[in-house]
Amino acid sequence: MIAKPAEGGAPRIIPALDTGDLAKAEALAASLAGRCGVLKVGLELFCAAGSPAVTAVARHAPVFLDLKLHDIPNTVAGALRSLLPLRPAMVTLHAGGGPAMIAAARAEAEKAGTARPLLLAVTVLTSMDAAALAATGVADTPAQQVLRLAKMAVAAGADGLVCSPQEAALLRAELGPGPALVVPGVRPVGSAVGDQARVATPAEAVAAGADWIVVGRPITGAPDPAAAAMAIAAAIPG
Ligand SMILES: O=C(O)c1cc(=O)[nH]c(=O)n1[C@@H]1O[C@H](COP(=O)(O)O)[C@@H](O)[C@H]1O
Repeated sequence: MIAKPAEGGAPRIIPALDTGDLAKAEALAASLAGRCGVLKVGLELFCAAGSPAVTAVARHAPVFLDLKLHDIPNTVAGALRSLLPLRPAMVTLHAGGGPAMIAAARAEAEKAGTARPLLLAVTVLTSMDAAALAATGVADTPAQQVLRLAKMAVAAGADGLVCSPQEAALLRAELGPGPALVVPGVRPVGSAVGDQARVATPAEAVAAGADWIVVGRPITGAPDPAAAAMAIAAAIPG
C-alpha cells in the first residue's frame, strides 16, 4: 500500500487530470510527475478512455483511481475485482453505500495482498453546502454528517476518507492519526472557487491534517500546470 507522505508540500499534491482527452492527460501527467506524489484519474477521463488511461498515467506516477463506487456490495466487490489488475494506489467508494458495501470492497481488495490500493470513503461531497445536504434529507450539518460517515466507514474497513478541508481537523481529532485523509475543495489564494462549496487554501488543508490534497482546475487550467503545482507546494509549510 502506498505510504502517506512524510513531509513537504509537493508529495502531498494530487493533481486531478480531469479531461476527456487522453493525450492531454498524458501530457499533464508527464509534466507533473516527479513534482507531485500521486495523479488522479477520475470519472471524466475514465469514462472517455477507460482502463488504458490508468495504464498510461501509471507510467508516470501512482494512480488515484477516483470512480466513487456506490452500489450493492456484490457489484462493488466485482468492480474492484475488475480494477485491481490496473494496480491503482488509491480507489474511492461512497461512504453512503454503507458498511456492508465497504466491507465487501475491503475483502476484495485484500486479495491483492500488499499491493492493494488504499480504499478511500467519500463522505459529503465538497460541492455540497448545508442547504444541498438538507435537500437530500440530512438535517445535520455537513461536519456532523462527515463525522458520522467517516466513523462508520473506518469501522467497516476503509483505509481513509475523502472530506473537505473544513472537516479535516475534526476527523483527525476524532479518529486519530491512522486514517488517510485525502482532501479536495482546495483553492490557492485568488483561485476561482467554481462549483466547490466547502473550501480552504492548501496550507490550511495540510495544517488541518490532510495527508494529500486534490487540486484540479487551479493546476490543469493554469498556463503552466507544473509551475502552478510548484507554487502550491511552496505555499505549504514543512
Ligand atoms: O473524490 C474526490 O476526489 C472528490 C470528492 C469531493 O468531495 N470533491 C471533489 O471535488 N472531488 C474531486 O476532486 C477534484 C476537484 O477538482 P477541482 O475543483 O477542479 O480542484 C475533482 O476531480 C473531483 O472529482
